[in-house]
Amino acid sequence: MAAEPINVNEFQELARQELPKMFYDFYAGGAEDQHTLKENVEAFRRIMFQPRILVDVSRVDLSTTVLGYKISAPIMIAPTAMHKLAHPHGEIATARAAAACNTIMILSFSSTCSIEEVAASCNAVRFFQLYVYKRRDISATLVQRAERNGYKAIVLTADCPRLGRREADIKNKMIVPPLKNLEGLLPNKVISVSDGGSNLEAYANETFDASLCWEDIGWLKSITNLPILIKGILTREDAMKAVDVGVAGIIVSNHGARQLDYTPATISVLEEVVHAVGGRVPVLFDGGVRRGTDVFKALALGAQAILVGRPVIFGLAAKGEHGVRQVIEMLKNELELTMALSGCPSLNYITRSHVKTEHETPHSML
Ligand SMILES: Cc1cc2nc3c(=O)[nH]c(=O)nc-3n(C[C@H](O)[C@H](O)[C@H](O)COP(=O)(O)O)c2cc1C
Ligand SMILES: CC(C)CC(=O)C(=O)O
Repeated sequence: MAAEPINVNEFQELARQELPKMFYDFYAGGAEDQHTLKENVEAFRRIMFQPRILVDVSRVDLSTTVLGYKISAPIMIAPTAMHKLAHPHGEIATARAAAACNTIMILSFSSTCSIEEVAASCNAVRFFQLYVYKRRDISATLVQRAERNGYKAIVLTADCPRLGRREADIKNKMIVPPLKNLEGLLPNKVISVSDGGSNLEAYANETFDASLCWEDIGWLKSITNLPILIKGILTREDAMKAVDVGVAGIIVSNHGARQLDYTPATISVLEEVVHAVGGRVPVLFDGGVRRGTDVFKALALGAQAILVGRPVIFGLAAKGEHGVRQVIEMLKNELELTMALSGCPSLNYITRSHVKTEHETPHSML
């Protein structure tokens, strides 16, 4: 029997042993040279701490709120597609783990359990992630189903006009399983379309609306009363546009390095985006978070909360719902220890001056 994992990174190897190569590669992989994939993780390692001492940390409070919803820690579950390829219980297991950890799960548009099944399975606060299809009526239907089923926000993923080139998926001729939310809405032939390479790429390029632009946020607002967050922001210019069009929050993300390779590591652009937003809306963050220290660093640079993508899937593949819980709990425990050792009894003690970025750190320390 494999040894019990003691940190989030160790779940990746367990997942690799558990999964068919095609699915492991799909989950783990990034675009093209996978430069950004490595950088998302590496860039965290170039940020150092400046801890404070002699602060009473006999109690450490990790709780926070996101869009007014109280959660146990600033660690949320990122939208990731097709959880049934990782575990037969799919997104239902993930949602139950989110509920048990008292955090928010963002359900992917491209899930293998439906909006309704996930809503019925647990009482976690849930947001719904949206891709806008060329067939706008299909996207509108899913938004309305999410709203009817108690999802609390729409997360519009805006970095996917076309799918990034994921070479492992092309080699493996990645197959798209049935996407539960689209049953009866999308002809089967679209999902099974094949150009001899990655079916995912063919599916996304066939269905996603590459003409989607800033003006369309008005359309999205017109079809829902839910708050809208935009996911995929990497620059101050886009952050300001997002605030101008009246979104409720933004998510700094490069889609886990699966879209445009050689975008910067998300942690290296977070602060620029936070400055541009100037506190007008919350800034969430994802990409490369594997340790509680990473969570702390993102908060110190201005994120309200972070989202975790791959580690959740690896936990799910290794041990189902329990594995997802372990992943979230490990990150929470590490964050709590980091806060104690940095002199921060609660999240509002964490300041910019608790970290030094690579530009502020002498080379000799790296
Ligand atoms: C296997 C996989 C599937 C994903 N599917 C989606 C998706 O359906 N919608 C979306 O907005 N982002 C999707 N993402 C991106 C994640 O939401 C998130 O931005 C990214 O995983 C964060 O990086 P991390 O994996 O290093 O934590 C996916 C990422 C992975 C790894
Ligand atoms: C169905 C996909 C386009 C899911 C996705 O966003 C991803 O694989 O990164």
